[in-house]
Amino acid sequence: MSIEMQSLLQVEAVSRRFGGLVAVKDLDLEVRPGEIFGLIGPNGAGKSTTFNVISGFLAPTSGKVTFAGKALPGGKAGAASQAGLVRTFQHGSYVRNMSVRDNIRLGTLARIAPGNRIAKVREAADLLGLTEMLDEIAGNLPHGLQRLVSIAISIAAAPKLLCLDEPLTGLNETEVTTVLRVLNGYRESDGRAILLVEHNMKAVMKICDRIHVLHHGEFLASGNPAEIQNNPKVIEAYLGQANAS
Ligand SMILES: Nc1ncnc2c1ncn2[C@@H]1O[C@H](COP(=O)(O)OP(=O)(O)OP(=O)(O)O)[C@@H](O)[C@H]1O
Repeated sequence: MSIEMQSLLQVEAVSRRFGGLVAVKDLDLEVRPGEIFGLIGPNGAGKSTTFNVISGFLAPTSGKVTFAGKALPGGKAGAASQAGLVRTFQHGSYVRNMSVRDNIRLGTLARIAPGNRIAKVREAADLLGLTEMLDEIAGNLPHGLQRLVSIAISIAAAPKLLCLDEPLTGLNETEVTTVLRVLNGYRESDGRAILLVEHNMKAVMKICDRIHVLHHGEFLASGNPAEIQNNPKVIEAYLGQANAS
């Protein structure tokens, strides 16, 4: 494996300010091909801001993001998604008044050749158990299924790095199990990787290979799930409250 491909995503000394507030400070992290990488921390820790910078929805105030060996231009979401870095949003990423099929098809537009799009839509719907609902209007589905539609859209884009912002919020146990199975299967093919921001600690500890903890916009700890769960600093700053809720 070449040196560049040892890390699929590299975040180096990234900071992001909003006026006087430093939302993310001097952050370094890397995501390697084939892994599920968790980014966790209390509310306001800077996870979404980090996500927005990585996916090009926000320019960093300083620092650099490299994806698949190339520096990404800050604040250019189109460049990131064209390169294969695809994200979802905390409150769902789908069009309410379009069918599930047309929503998933949107995911294919940037990176899938026109002749392969129908098959890709079917494949993503099948993975997430949405095949029976392809003709339903997405906004009419129960909340849990709407979240699955958002994930299907992002998977239909065939990303090299799938960035999921709180994908499990509001899902029931069966739906959580479905999503975890899909994510595990996804990263097992072609060195794809997943960057996961999530407050469901049981799921994070079950599925992530490595976890990075943020607190007040700064690095607090990193390690595998067992290391993170037993880290006194992480327990004090986050896991104590996360486990209690
Ligand atoms: N567009 C913005 N303008 C001003 N301040 C912002 C903006 N976006 C985020 N912030 C602030 O930056 C800090 C980090 O917020 P961020 O949303 O990144 O945290 P988070 O870890 O994702 O939190 P949560 O778990 O609640 O989603 C917070 O203090 C937040 O109020």
